[in-house]
Amino acid sequence: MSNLESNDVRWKQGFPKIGIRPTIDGRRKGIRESLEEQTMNMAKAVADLLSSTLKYPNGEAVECVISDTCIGGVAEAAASADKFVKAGVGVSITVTPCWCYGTETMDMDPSLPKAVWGFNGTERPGAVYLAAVLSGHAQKGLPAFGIYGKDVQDSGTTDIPEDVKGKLLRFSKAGLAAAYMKGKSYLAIGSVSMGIAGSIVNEELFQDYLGMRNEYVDMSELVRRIEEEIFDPEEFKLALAWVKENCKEGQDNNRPEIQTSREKKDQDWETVVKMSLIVRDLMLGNPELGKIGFGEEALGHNAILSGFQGQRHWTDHFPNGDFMEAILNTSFDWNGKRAPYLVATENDSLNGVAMLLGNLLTNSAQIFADVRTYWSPDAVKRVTGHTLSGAAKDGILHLINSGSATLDGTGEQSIDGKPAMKPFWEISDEEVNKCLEATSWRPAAVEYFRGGGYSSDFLTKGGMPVTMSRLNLIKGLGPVLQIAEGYSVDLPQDVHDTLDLRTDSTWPTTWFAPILTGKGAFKDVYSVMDNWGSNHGAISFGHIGADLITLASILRIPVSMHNIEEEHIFRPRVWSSFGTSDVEAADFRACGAFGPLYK
Ligand SMILES: C[C@H](O)[C@@H](O)[C@@H](O)C(=O)CO
Ligand SMILES: [Mn+2]
Repeated sequence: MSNLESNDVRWKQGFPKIGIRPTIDGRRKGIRESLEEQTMNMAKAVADLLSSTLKYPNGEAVECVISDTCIGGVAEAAASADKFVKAGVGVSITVTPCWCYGTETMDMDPSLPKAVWGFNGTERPGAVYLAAVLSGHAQKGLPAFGIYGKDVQDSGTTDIPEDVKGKLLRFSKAGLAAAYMKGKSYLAIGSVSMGIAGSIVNEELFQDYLGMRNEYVDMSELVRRIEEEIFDPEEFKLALAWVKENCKEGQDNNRPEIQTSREKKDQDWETVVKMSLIVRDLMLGNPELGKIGFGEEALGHNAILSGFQGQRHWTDHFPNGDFMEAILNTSFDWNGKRAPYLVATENDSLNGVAMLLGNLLTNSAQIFADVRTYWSPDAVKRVTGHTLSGAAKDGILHLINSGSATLDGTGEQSIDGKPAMKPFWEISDEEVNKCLEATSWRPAAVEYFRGGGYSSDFLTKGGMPVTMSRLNLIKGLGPVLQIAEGYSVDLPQDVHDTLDLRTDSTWPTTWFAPILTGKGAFKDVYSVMDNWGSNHGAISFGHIGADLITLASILRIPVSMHNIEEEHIFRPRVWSSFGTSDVEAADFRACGAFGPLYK
């Protein structure tokens, strides 16, 4: 393992912790004393649950910090806030079994995502406090999630009921994602690609909604680093040898008269490997660069997300970014298994943000794709004679794009024998090999990419539960998120070939069947395609739509389309004050009223 991988700078700054605040009725001489132990035990039980279940992006257990004392009034609330700041707390959860004094005990830090669990028992009024303090949060414009168990528990129990666990975990995962991205950068490499609006980087979005910084470099920086050899020469040798051994070159699909020479192809391999090292180093720095005299370059841009313009000012002359984007977005490379480095194709920063949200909620790699074609059952039948069935029966979307699709997207990893995309620490060496085996690197279509390069070609295995999401920016409204849960599907090989060969068959394909609800944008598959906000989507493993909704509400980004059942939707309690029968409209009103988290 290289120095770089073992000292991944992404982990050097530490991770946000979850602060747990046990609040209590402040009355001494009987009441408070009788509640101290139960209250503190609730906090400890929540800390145990979260630390034993949730992981940071490097695979380590999430850390919780508990206030030094129960919080009975403002002095103890202030002492707890002070402890949390010093400990690097990024998310707060208040727990109590009893009545406490709402505004005197509440967490007042406006930037901390917050939840309150009020114990459902009747001996002491935890629920009364919950209602009172949540009204304080509403009145003060500090939205908080309310957690109230469905069934009455006996006083003194330290068990956390399943419904409460579900809400604690959903809130914590989303809160940590928001806290982790805060202060990190989006690095735009190049500018607007082919007039794609998503690559017009919007600083207000990053700064106000995500708490992030925007960094920019011109693509000529890659030329400088290639020509002046500003990369680790040892790592370059290692990487090139690994690529030659593990990344099999596929068939050249170009017309014979425009195919490039073997010599140019070999040179392209060297260039695309250098581009991969350089883009990663631009994002996060690399201590090895300091050792060869490039101390400034060794520091990087603190970027947990980047975008590469590529087309066309780079790709018309240099090998395209597809290899670099694909390998960086993957959970492994020549240094072994590691967390993916997120890079958005075509500098589509808005789809990049969707990748970031998906990555932070799952700790796994993301597929970036063009949402290219809606294939109705009738059109598939007409073109191939095949009748779509199973999850595909109502039609499918062809997700395909050169560039950022992670190789994890082959579906060659598995959980309980079913195809999956996993956090890097759960992937076996055998699964790494299978992902590489399932991918061929096709010489780029030179009519599109005059400078050559290599595009990853694979077909995603069917049967994976996946969630496609996308952020859109609307003038006068701001950002809105759209979410579609569904499945990757298998088609018979000849049917796939017929459909794939109508497009650029050198690119990776995922056949996606969204789950239909019969209503709105999920009336049918056509409507999902017809309502998609732009040319790209980010695809995460698993059905994470409910987690995305919770995270969006923390960031005050309304969700304009989703197919998640209402019972799984968890937003701050005050959202219901904006309307309860049409929760989609209420979400827009609530996000609008509170405005972005960091305004
Ligand atoms: C090669 C083409 O320009 C593609 O890159 C194009 O279809 C896109 O991906 C647009 O997002
Ligand atoms: Mn594209």
